[in-house]
Amino acid sequence: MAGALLAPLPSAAAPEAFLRPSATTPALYSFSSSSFRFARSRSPFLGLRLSYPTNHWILRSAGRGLRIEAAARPTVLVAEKLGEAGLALLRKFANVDCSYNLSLEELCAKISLCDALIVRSGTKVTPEVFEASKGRLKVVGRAGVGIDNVDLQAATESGCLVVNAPAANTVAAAEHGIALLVALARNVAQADASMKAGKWQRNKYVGVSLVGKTLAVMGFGKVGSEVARRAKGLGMNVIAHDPYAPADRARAIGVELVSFDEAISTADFISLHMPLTPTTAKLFNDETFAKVKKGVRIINVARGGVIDEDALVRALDNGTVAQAALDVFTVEPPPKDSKLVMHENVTVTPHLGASTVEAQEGVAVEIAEAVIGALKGELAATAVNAPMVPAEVLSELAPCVILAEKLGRLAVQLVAGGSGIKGVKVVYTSARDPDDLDTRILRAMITKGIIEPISSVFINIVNADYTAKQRGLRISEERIYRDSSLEAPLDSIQIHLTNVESKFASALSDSGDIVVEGRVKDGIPRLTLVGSFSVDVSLEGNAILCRNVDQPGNIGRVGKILGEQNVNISFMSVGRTAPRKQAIMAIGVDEEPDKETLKKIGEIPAIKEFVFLKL
Ligand SMILES: NC(=O)C1=CN([C@@H]2O[C@H](COP(=O)(O)OP(=O)(O)OC[C@H]3O[C@@H](n4cnc5c(N)ncnc54)[C@H](O)[C@@H]3O)[C@@H](O)[C@H]2O)C=CC1
Ligand SMILES: O=C(O)C(=O)COP(=O)(O)O
Repeated sequence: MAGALLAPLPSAAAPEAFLRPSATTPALYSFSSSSFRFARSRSPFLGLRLSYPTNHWILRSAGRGLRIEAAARPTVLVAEKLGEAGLALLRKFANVDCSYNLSLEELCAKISLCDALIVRSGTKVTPEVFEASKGRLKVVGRAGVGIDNVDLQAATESGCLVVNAPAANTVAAAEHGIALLVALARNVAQADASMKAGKWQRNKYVGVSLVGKTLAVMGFGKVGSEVARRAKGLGMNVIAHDPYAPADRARAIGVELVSFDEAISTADFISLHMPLTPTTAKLFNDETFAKVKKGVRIINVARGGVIDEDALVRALDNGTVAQAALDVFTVEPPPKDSKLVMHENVTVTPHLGASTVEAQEGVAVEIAEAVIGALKGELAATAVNAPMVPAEVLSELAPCVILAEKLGRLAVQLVAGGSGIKGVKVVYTSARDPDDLDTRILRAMITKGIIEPISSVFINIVNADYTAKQRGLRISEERIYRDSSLEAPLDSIQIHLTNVESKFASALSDSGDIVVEGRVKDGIPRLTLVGSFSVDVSLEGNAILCRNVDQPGNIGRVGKILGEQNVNISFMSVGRTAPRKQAIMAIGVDEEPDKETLKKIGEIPAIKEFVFLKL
């Protein structure tokens, strides 16, 4: 339970659909934030604010009042059929709404009440969906491999993580590829349909043998390599084309990697296993079919969009392609009168590659774990639009991550004027080898610290680099080797905001950059440098930075003003250039002093400038 408060009973009873008695506890009612809004509009609940991630409320009857308790249970919308084992995992952690076959409008209407969305290949997650989520959607889980139905750019722009389940359906897809290969070669589907129509056509359905024939596997990834392995078992000669696959992995299973043209011009059978990307879209077109061996047979268990379907119909009609077996289509489901689907030399299945009992349980568990992890704030190993940072690296970097964000937040508060921040230089000092220090998450958090206080954008590791680029913020990183303990990943982080004006001139370096530096000490992030002044303050709460002439009595004067206003000092640190010269006083305060109090501090004669900062 995140919190509790007492509210009077609504005067009108809330409709049943919105206020459901819990099965287990008669006095317990539960409803989601959608119903809450509804109830709020007709009850004294007005004025109560919901804050993320509290999106689930429990009402207990308490005499004439209702006790409302907020539980931090996220809501997961499962928009396509998912295996029970995955649903069971999700239900332990979240409210699960299984709503299938939603139109885009229905999906958009629901999505602003959901923290996660799980889809398969049948749901298009378009920019409209991210827009309609109003920033609440934190993760989209694709229960399968292909993420071409999720608009990754829109997801990244809205800071929404996309995860997939890349491994659990590999074998199922490969087996389906082999099933189609064999069925195609022996006319299984056509012969079956003919017999069911009362015929016995043994001469019509004479097939071709597989043994000794050449199969070109296009895309030698997880599925492609499993297909290749199985096809070798059938006695086929297997070649593959994949510009990105390591040749030794192919060689290890006796497959030769060849060029695209060689693959398509020598193969008797071509099996497609590449993703749909701008480069692979309509890769098989009139021009490609002009280069194939006449009478080739094509199997596609990858994505329909890889083939220009009109060109394939032409190639089938003129005999260039003898047969095709297709599990996937440019538009799914394809139009009822699709020439391709109805073609007598084409065998079709309705995107069944991943549809085995085993694969569906596997992807369901894989995606449920990834989505739950993401909702807990863990970085997912199967993230599609965010850097993958291993858990052990993340836990080691955790205090530095906080330091990075706080330093960014502090640096931006020192900026004055409308010149805007253009360049950020980050200097990491570490005893570690550069390869042993992953700074991507630190850079993202610095970006978050710098941008969030000055905009309405929510920034996380997913959209940090994108947002920085959008805003013209150039972030460069530098590493300095320091011979110190290898135990801590970092010695210090220094942030330079280059060429900006500062409202606290002492924060400027000789070259005119705002400079702040921090370190993690005993697990706590601390500010250790402002401009050229060394300080040592914990980066917590609020702080007042003052530059003053180093002379007795200043600390007491500031303390007295704050004390009179009941502002509690949490820490104080003084850094100076030399005794009785310039000094910087950093005063931590629990409360935010009002303007009048700050004005009084500024009026102390020895204080040359000061700034109030929220750390
Ligand atoms: N029909 C179905 O139900 C299923 C379909 N699939 C689809 O199968 C395809 C392969 O999936 P996985 O093997 O898991 O993915 P993967 O990522 O392991 O393999 C894809 C391979 O394609 C290669 N590739 C990329 N561009 C290429 C190009 N221009 N030419 C040749 N190769 C290229 C990549 O280097 C990679 O090795 C995907 O499109 C996926 O969506 C996967 C599972 C089930
Ligand atoms: O995993 C993939 O890429 C697939 O194509 C499987 O799609 P599905 O989850 O069965 O809609």
